[in-house]
Amino acid sequence: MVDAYLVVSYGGPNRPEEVVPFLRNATKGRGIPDERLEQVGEHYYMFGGKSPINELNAALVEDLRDELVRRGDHTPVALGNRNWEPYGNDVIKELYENGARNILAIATSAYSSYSSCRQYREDLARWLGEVDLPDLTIRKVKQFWNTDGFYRASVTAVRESLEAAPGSRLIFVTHSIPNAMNDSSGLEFGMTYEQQHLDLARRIADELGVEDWDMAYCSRSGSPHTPWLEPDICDHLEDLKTDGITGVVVAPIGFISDHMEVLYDLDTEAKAKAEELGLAFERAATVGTDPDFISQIADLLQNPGRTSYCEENCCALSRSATLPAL
Ligand SMILES: CC1=C(CCC(=O)O)c2cc3nc(cc4[nH]c(cc5[nH]c(cc1n2)c(C)c5CCC(=O)O)c(CCC(=O)O)c4C)C(CCC(=O)O)=C3C
Ligand SMILES: [Fe+2]
Repeated sequence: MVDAYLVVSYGGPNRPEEVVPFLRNATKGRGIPDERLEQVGEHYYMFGGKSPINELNAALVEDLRDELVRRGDHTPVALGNRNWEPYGNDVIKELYENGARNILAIATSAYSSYSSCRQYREDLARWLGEVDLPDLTIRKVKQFWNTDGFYRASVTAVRESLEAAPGSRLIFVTHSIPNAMNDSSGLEFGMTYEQQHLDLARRIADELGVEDWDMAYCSRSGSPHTPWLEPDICDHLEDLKTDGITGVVVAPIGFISDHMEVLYDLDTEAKAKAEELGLAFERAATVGTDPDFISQIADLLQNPGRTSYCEENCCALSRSATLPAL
């Protein structure tokens, strides 16, 4: 019997003094060049040193709790992060102290890849080891990119923007990842991270009667010599301008809410690029707390048939990596 739900997320700084410590946590052992860290730090300082992610996650948890209570489900719902407070290990310990023994977790990212799925499983396994409570178990819900509720909420958001800016070119956007990370992703769905996005994008475009659309990427980091998924959204805007396009709707289906990548990479950087090129720019909402999405998350948590049993190599960065038992 599941006796607690845990939303696992990335975390972000709440004030300027937290930016550097947060970035150190986020990049520990991942070889991100200092130059990139300074750049990313600036993105946070530009918004007062505060990431929107914590408040957005709080709103998600609140609506999720309300929806579950409406269904008569009073299971506690908590939020635990990888890179900032409240840290996942502290949260599961607190859940345990309040009586939880079987936690069901869901990550705040819809698609498969090391960064968006498996790394959260590794976090959960590490937290379990750290709290060292032998009678505590945790399982994690499957990635939900292909669920009806996520699809319907995405359609609603994209439809609204297309209506506000008719005739615009539709561009779906997600977080870029290294090609190698993409290639090893999504075994349990038989589709990579990239294919999952293309599949959902095609369904949304079909539903809305849009024939011409593109997939573009934002927020790449790492060494410039390492290939990541392309085109970058800003490069793509230049190409579209050359092709005679006059306006764009940018739909960030890779993100469930308006966190820093959306606020900076799209609403600031890509928007400025569009202005420079003379392209009209409209950004579609993320699913956020759309009722279809919240209801879908509640369904996933209440139906244990949908929990994840990833294959051994699923979303692994190396073939020899073993999936931590949960
Ligand atoms: C696929 C994906 C998602 C979507 C799924 C999900 O939502 O989980 C995501 C989300 C997020 N990524 C975030 C922030 C960062 N990601 C970084 C770095 C990286 N992300 C990667 C991928 C992803 N990331 C990768 C392959 C790297 C490089 C290697 C590494 O370091 O693993 C870095 C380091 C600096 C830099 O390289 O940019 C930071 C600061 C925040 C918080 C935002 C806020 O504060 O509002 C969120 C939600
Ligand atoms: Fe990231």
